[in-house]
Amino acid sequence: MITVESLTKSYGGYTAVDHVSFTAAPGRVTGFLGPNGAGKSTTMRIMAGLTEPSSGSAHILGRRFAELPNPGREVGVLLDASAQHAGRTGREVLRINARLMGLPGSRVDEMLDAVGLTEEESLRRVRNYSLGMRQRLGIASALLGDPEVLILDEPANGLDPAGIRWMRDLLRGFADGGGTVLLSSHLLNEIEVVADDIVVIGLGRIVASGTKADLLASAETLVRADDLRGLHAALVGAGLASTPADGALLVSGDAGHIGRIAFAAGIAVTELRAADGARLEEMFLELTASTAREGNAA
Ligand SMILES: Nc1ncnc2c1ncn2[C@@H]1O[C@H](COP(=O)(O)OP(=O)(O)OP(=O)(O)O)[C@@H](O)[C@H]1O
Repeated sequence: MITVESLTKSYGGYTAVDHVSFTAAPGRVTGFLGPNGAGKSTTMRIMAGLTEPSSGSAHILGRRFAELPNPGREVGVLLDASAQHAGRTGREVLRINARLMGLPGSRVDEMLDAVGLTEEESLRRVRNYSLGMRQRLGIASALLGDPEVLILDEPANGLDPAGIRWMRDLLRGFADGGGTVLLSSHLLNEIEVVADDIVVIGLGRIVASGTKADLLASAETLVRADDLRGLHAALVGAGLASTPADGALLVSGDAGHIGRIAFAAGIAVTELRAADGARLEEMFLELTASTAREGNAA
C-alpha cells in the first residue's frame, strides 16, 4: 500500500507537486499518468526518499521510506534506468545489490531469467546496453528483494512491443500475487493496457483518479446504422444530443433508450456500445495541450 497525503514540493517559486493525495492499493496496478513535467518523477522521488517534500507525506506500507527497516526488501524502485553504473556488467549490478540486501547469489540468476536478460547479455557492461535492456535490468534490481511494493517511473520507455507486453504480464502477476504496483507514464495507452486504477496529474495537481473502468466509462453511446442520417434525425427528434463522428453517432443516452428509438423508426442498428475511452482521452489531450501552452512540454 502506498499512501500520499497532500504532498507538495516547491522549487523556489515554482510548485512542481501541489497538494497531491492518492493511494495505490495492494493487488492492483495503479497507473500514474501525466504529460511531461506534470510532477510524476518528483512525486516518486519523494516516495523513494530521494527528495524532501515541502509539506505533506508519502507512506509505503505505513512508513516513510527512510523509516523502512530494509527498504529493498519492502519496496522495489526504478526511477531512472540510465542511472545505473555504466562501467559494471548487468550481473555485477545485481550481485552488489543482492549482497547489500543479504540475498543469496542464486537470486541474481533468478532475476536475470525473470526479466529475460541472457547469460551473455548479463556479462556486458551497462554502458553497452540498449535502453530496453537497461529497463529490464532496472526492473530486475527492483524485484531482487522480493518486495511488496513496486514504484516504477516510465518503465516502458525504450521497450519494444514484445517488451511492453512482457512487462504488462510481469506487473499483472506481481499485483495478482498481492503486491502493490505504481507505475508512471506520459502515454495513456500504456497505462490503459495495464492499470486497474488510474491517477491523472497535470501541472502538479491531481485532476482525476479512480478505477480504470470508472474513468473510461463514458456518458456517451456509440451507435452505427446503415441509415445514419435517419437515425440521427430520429434521435434528435427524441431530444437526445447526437454528434456524427467517423461513420457513427456519439449520443448522450443509454444504449437501451437509443435502441428503442431506432426500432421505433424502423432503422436497423449495426453497432451499439458505450463510447469507451472518450472522456479520459479528451481530458488527457486537454491536459497535454494546456501543459504545452505553459511551455513545459519536453
Ligand atoms: N530540482 C529541480 N529544480 C527545479 N525544478 C524542478 C526540479 N525537479 C523538477 N523540477 C520541475 O518540476 C516539474 C515537474 O517535473 P517532474 O520531473 O516531476 O515531471 P514528470 O511528470 O516526471 O515529467 P516527465 O514525464 O517529463 O518525466 C517540471 O516543471 C520540472 O522542471
